[in-house]
Amino acid sequence: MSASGVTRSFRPSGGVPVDVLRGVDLDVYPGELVALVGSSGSGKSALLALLAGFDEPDGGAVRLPEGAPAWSVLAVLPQSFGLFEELTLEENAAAPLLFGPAGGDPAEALDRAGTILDRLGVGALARRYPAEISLGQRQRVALARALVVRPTLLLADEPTAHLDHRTIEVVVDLLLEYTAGGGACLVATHDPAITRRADRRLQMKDGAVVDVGGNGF
Ligand SMILES: Nc1ncnc2c1ncn2[C@@H]1O[C@H](COP(=O)(O)OP(=O)(O)OP(=O)(O)O)[C@@H](O)[C@H]1O
Repeated sequence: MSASGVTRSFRPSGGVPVDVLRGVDLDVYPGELVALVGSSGSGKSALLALLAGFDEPDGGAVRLPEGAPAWSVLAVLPQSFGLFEELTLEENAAAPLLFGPAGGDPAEALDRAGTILDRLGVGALARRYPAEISLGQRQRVALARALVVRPTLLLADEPTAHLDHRTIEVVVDLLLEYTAGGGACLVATHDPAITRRADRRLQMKDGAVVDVGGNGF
């Protein structure tokens, strides 16, 4: 996946246009976990929204893996999670397999989802609905849904924001297993537990990637 010269301005209600992205260049390759870091308001979520196809750039180009935005190719974990409130947690986690174009055996889909939910410590809640669990538990179900199809590319916006230290390590383990299997992962995060173990770090400042570094901090 790559972005080159991506720009985006917003006009807040009643205000003057704000240049939120000012020519972003980045690449994410198969097999790597890339941490997108930067202070609050630097443009991380705006960039992820564009890469996910939730928004359109004003200028520049985004190149996604072939087949995107199919669920099996591009998985997105937004800050708001986007769970289906009318589905149980296991159905949510299995949704890309149950409702995606690949079809497949529902029992096998639920089984696969259950395995990830177990890893994330929410397997016992599988028959509940999103309204019946905590924020951190919802976040874990959304992550399970993103990973269940082993997508080509995963875009995750602060996937550990509501989690405790032990669970965060499990999440990073899962992300690294996914990239070790060839997946590409871009994670917007403030969490040192992720940046410490990421393959690379991209630093955003005022709407641009200002420092492309290894993991030496
Ligand atoms: N719809 C919008 N209209 C106007 N400004 C916006 C809009 N959406 C985002 N912004 C502005 O764009 C800038 C970047 O926001 P963004 O959410 O990408 O930051 P972020 O780096 O993800 O921050 P955080 O770490 O707090 O999540 C902010 O200054 C924000 O106020």
